[in-house]
Amino acid sequence: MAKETNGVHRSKSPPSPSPLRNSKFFQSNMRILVTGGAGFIGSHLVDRLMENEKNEVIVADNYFTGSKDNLRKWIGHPRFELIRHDVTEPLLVEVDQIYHLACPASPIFYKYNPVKTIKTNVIGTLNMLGLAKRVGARILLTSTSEVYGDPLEHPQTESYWGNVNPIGVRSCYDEGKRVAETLMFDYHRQHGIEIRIARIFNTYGPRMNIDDGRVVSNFIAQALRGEALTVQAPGTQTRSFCFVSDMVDGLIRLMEGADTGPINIGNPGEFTMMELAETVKELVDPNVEVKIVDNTPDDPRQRKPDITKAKELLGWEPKITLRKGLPLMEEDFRNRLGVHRK
Ligand SMILES: O=c1ccn([C@@H]2O[C@H](COP(=O)(O)OP(=O)(O)O[C@H]3OC[C@@H](O)[C@H](O)[C@H]3O)[C@@H](O)[C@H]2O)c(=O)[nH]1
Repeated sequence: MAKETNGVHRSKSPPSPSPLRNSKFFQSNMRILVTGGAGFIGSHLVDRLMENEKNEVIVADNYFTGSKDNLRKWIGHPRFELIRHDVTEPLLVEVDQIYHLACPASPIFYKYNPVKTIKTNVIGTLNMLGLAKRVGARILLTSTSEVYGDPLEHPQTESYWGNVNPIGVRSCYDEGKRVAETLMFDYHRQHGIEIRIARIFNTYGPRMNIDDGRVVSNFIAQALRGEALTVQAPGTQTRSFCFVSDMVDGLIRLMEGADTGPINIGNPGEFTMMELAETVKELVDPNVEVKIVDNTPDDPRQRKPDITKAKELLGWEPKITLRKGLPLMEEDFRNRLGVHRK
């Protein structure tokens, strides 16, 4: 049966859940797979999903940037399972929903092995779509604001097609995620898979790797170690930073809602990197220096989400401002670095 979703023609109805789900072993629980669930956003998502006693959560992670430590409170819990698995290999598990987060997200990590990054985005997403098709699961892809490239429209709406270099050093990630979005819509139109796509803007919060390389974690770790904050030139480039609890709330609303997306999930508060450095300095250590260092030529100059769609379709908007979120992250970094308040 043909269906219209968001103006997109879907030629088939969604596949029915596997017969196993209707068998005598059927449980009323919702079984949810989270790929990349040992990572920064993934583990916060798992915490929220586990709060609901109807949910069983299976995490698949290869621990490239994620860590078992992020999930330690759930290991051994009867509603929780953890699998060491790389999504570039097929995975067969009976689930109702798939949150597909697996992919390194920090530029220094995704550029480290670009061929692996694009395999993760393309083969990994194909594998997860194959699983969704086989078991009739709904699948949510965490895409990225990087699909807009170095945007010529500001702020970015979902209808903007982007300004992306197909042969640059970021392409393994931004073009990889663009192909992942294409695959999602092709499976939706051709096979009737129920899809959701979130375009995640820069996110920060507790549990980011201390040496993650992204700007908020770098500045907080540098300020706590008494090192100069490294603002990459020119320092006037902008980003919009979303606190992780707001992000997780947006992802769950998108999964539970009726719209396929893509939907921008991010905080529209926009800051230059120099402003961010000054804010971290003021909050963490006013004596620390700020220095300008070299940048890579591929760095997008501006980024800010238009979140009209998220507000209207999901009833979602972020609640935590940068000034409220930074101290929460600082506290976590202090504990992990063993740097106590004077
Ligand atoms: O130490 C640093 C690190 C970074 N920066 C600057 O901070 C800005 C943000 O850089 P980050 O490395 O944190 O993140 P980017 O915005 O480049 O990429 C991110 O975009 C959105 C997500 O999908 C991903 O998490 C990631 O790809 C850039 O302008 C960068 O030049 C610094 O000024 N100093």
